[in-house]
Amino acid sequence: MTDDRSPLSRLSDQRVEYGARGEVAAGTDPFTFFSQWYAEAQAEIREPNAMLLATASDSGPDARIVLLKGVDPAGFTFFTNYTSAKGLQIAADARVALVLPWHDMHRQVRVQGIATRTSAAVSDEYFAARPRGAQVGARASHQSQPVDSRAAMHAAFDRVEAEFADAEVPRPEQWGGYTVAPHRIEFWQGQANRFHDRFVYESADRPAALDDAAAWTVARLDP
Ligand SMILES: Cc1cc2nc3c(=O)[nH]c(=O)nc-3n(C[C@H](O)[C@H](O)[C@H](O)COP(=O)(O)O)c2cc1C
Ligand SMILES: Cc1ncc(COP(=O)(O)O)c(CN)c1O
Repeated sequence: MTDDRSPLSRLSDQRVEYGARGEVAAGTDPFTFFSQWYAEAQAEIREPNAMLLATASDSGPDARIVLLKGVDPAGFTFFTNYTSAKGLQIAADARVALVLPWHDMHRQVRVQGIATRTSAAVSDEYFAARPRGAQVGARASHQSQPVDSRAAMHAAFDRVEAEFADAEVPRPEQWGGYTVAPHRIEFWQGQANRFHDRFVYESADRPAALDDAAAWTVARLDP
């Protein structure tokens, strides 16, 4: 049991009412819709590119936050370690889901699609643009593997620093991007009385270019 002073008590009393932003209409292609919403999120949300990435594989569902680093009509791109848990899960089953949780705007965007690795050239270009410390960290980390201690992590970091002391840090070959090509994308706007606006774009289960209006059907969903 939690006592009354615990932050975990009375969770059921916590209630935020939505609806101040007014109603939302569909009508444009999903790329235009997403671009408009992203621009608005950029102005209001602290880290609007933080998104949930859900994976599925034989070991069951899994989910974690990653950073959206690019969007174009082909899809949504993030970067990670290909030998991490998520990398192995995507290798086993490339179907993934993304959620952009823009709580403070009472909005979320949900994406279902297929993840494929970005080209080495795209991964190289993004890796080269990261701060040097993050490059060193990426080389020093076997992401998602057990490590003995913080000291062992620092020793691995220092070894990489020493190895490339006077040189650029090259992208490790197991680090790179994925682009999620969507076949379903839903825009959710919270409304009063939990009577929200939901618009879902679907492309017949096949990934389609987000700006190809003819490839998508749009439906309003009950909240
Ligand atoms: C705000 C935020 C952003 C993150 N961005 C990334 C990212 O872009 N790439 C990444 O590999 N991990 C990122 N992480 C760490 C992941 O959530 C996760 O801990 C890590 O990738 C290992 O996941 P896995 O074991 O499921 O592969 C981020 C975490 C947070 C909280
Ligand atoms: C382990 C890891 N890898 C990659 C990233 C992406 O960050 P960056 O903006 O440095 O590419 C993050 C962001 N939190 C991270 O935690």
